[in-house]
Amino acid sequence: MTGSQKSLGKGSPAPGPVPEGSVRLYSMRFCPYAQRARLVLLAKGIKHEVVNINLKNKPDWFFEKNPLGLVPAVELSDGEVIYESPIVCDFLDEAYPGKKLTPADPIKKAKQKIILEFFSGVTTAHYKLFLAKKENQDATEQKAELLTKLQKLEEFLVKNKTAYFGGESVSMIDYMIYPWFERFPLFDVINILTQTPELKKWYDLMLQDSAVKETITAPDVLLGFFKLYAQNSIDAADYGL
Ligand SMILES: N[C@@H](CCC(=O)N[C@@H](CS)C(=O)NCC(=O)O)C(=O)O
Repeated sequence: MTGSQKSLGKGSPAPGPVPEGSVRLYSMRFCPYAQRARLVLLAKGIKHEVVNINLKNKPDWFFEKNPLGLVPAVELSDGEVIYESPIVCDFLDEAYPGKKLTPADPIKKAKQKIILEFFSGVTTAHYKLFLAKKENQDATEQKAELLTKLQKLEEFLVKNKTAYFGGESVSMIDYMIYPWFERFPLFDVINILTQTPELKKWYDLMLQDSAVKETITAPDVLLGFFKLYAQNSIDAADYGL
């Protein structure tokens, strides 16, 4: 996605009801959790609109949609709101027709959940690296921790002997973890993938996926966002926050 996008902040009026037959995603352009939901909406071909929320200056009404005040959240035409990215993505897969992204087989489904559970450690390690870089600290330790986690993640692929985490084609788990890989180049971490060749092959395959292609943000745009975020001086108009 390129170009500036409007985002609603404090004082912005709440959008009206969601049109029948459509879904509204409350999002933020650079949020990896929201990207999970965008990937699933696109992969399944669900008709939707995206409303970006200014997370530094949230409108009061947003807490009525999601009391946690987090994106992503999806609102339906009957006013129901679902939030927390794994729950949003499972809901969309179950409630809407189109390609099923989650395996029906309970064992395969459980295995995807195991990988997702493990992956929360990768997101934590990534966040620690983000904070170290934000504070301009030496991040060698944080990078090493992330590499260890990525090597463990790669073992799932090696053990399964499959190209994707859920088998020979893209499925829910791949979409759940992909957004963080898009963010690794910010911290030179993409080079780490040379040490995890199977993970690198998976990442290169993901870059060919049509939903991924539609949601991808260029590294220089992400870097611009990161720098402004680090300085706490984000330009809401440019960065859709
Ligand atoms: N557990 C949540 C995490 C979502 C999350 O942390 N979103 C961030 C943006 S990337 C957010 O909304 N931050 C606003 C805030 O912390 O106030 C999920 O999986 O959906």
